[in-house]
Amino acid sequence: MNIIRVENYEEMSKEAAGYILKKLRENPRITLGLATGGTPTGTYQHLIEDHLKNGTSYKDVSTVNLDEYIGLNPDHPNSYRFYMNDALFNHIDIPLEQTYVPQGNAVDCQEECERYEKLIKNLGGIDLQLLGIGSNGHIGFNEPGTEFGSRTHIIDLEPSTREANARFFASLEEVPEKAITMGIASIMKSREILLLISGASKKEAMVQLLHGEVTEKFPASILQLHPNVTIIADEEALGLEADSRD
Ligand SMILES: N[C@@H]1[C@@H](O)[C@H](O)[C@@H](COP(=O)(O)O)O[C@@H]1O
Repeated sequence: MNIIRVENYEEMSKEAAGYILKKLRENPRITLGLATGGTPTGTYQHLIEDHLKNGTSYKDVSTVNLDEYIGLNPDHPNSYRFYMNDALFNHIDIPLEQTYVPQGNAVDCQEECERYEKLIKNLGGIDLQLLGIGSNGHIGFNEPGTEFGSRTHIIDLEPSTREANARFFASLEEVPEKAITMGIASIMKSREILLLISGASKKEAMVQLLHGEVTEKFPASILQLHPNVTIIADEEALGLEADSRD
């Protein structure tokens, strides 16, 4: 795994946007796997700024998101579809029909999982998958214990994940209990992975990710086996903030 060390969240976001833009220049028809949560919002902000300033076009780009809450309509402000439109898609020139997020309001969510997995395949797979990481090592919404061989599936969210995400909702009770997420195997099939990690609350996760054993108890540990992973980590996440003050 290639690690790029940066000072803070802002530097991480700038570096990540630069990384994505470089790949986009190399392949204007790139299929990007995208993530939600607090971590990538700064990156998306930089992509928007670049689009407005330099006119970088996303007309031929396709995107597939990692996950979506079950039970929220796409226009619900806490749905990941809403998040993506609001944080990125509405501000760049990507046709919305080339952006894919699992449908959490599908009548049959099991069928939706199968449709989504096929869709990724029909797009020719993911060229570059952007990832954040949960404190418990989840990637997408693949909670500890998820099989490494899993494809897009329905997951029961851990209480700790619901608590961590409650900050985006009016109350903890409103955080859905289930989600649809790309599986670990779906993520691992991406040709390249860019993982962003920032802040002291992710320090333990960082240690396990880099030095822990590869185990389903810590889903992100599987990334040690992927041939093309880049991690952009800030000093707090790396536990280096004390050194930098010396
Ligand atoms: N499903 C998302 C993940 O894709 C994200 O990477 C992670 C960390 O979130 P944050 O970036 O807000 O710390 O948890 C969320 O629940």
